[in-house]
Amino acid sequence: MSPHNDAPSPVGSYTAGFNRMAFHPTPSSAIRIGNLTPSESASTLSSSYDSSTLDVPALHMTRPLVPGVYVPTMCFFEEVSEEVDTAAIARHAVRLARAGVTGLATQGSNGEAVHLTHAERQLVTLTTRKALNDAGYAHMPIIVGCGSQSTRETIQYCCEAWDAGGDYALVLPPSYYSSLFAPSNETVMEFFKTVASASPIPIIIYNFPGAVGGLDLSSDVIVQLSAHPNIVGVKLTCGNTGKLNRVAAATRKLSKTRDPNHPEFLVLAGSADFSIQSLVAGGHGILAGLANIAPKACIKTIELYKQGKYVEAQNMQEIVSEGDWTAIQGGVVGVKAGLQGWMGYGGYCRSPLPKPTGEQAKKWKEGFRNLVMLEKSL
Ligand SMILES: N[C@@H](CC=O)C(=O)O
Repeated sequence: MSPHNDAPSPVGSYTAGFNRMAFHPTPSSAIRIGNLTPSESASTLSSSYDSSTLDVPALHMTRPLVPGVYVPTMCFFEEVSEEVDTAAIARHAVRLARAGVTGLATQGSNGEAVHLTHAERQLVTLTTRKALNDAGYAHMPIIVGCGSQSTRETIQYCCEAWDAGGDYALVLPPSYYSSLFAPSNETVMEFFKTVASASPIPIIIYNFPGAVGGLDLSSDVIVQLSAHPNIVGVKLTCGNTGKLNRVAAATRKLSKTRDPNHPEFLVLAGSADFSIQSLVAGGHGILAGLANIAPKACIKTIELYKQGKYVEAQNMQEIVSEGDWTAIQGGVVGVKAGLQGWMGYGGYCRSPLPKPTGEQAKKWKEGFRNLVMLEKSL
């Protein structure tokens, strides 16, 4: 039963484990979207990717969400056809795992989720899962971006993410009709609770006002949602360390275990440029696109802080923040140009995102110079 009295009735059941009492939802075949199960619903909307065509051992196992550095991975495409480049996706995932990151996230903002069909999203996640497993990282969790405009489709994405081997769902609030939401945040709260109750995998709230027309979830809303047994963390791209501090403090006080290595509710900075600031505020790490370029530098910055080497940590944070400014300005186009310029792979984004001119590509590459030099030295 739920450890939280104020949580809505869950669809599943619970046993003790890390990241709350482990939530065991009703099998997705028993969840209904309208008259259909999620898989039936998926196949009426798109040709759902058939996970049985890629043999992935240990597709589903318990992969706890622990403090550390998580990377929202890029999605790669063939240059002319713009087809999903599974070989590049697999190589990139393994490069990040070997660098020592804690987990990956497919279909985050850097993963061009909005450019992918349902079936392609499953292909990307499954390819990532298989690449990690084959390289000896079967234990590494994958978070999957599942936000959508309707409750129904968001649940469907969560089910498809689980089906493709995803462990956690990163969910943005819907935003298109946000002006019609109740001023009390009722609609957005209801959305998250309904999705969490139906999702076969735990939910991480994604607060990124820049991606959802300025909709910025308050610490009160996030803390209230954290009481749901299937909501296990938050990614704060808003950059508000005061909010992060309030959420980290409140969720720590509400938790049963108080084990800093296995917090029940994981609070992650959504950009690498406030990594150590977020640790000071009680956060547990980052889920940040810059780690696609410099995973080791992101990890080392956090390690230095945790070892009490504050001056070294601050010095490294300055280089990371400078690099992140290029990533923030160039977005997914700039990060791909940086990868291509320094690592020799990355290619271009899917249309309609522009291909950078030679001049622009040079500018994005240069913006990452100091960071890449640091990365190569680690
Ligand atoms: N700046 C962010 C963008 C999305 O959240 C990141 O680093 O991932």
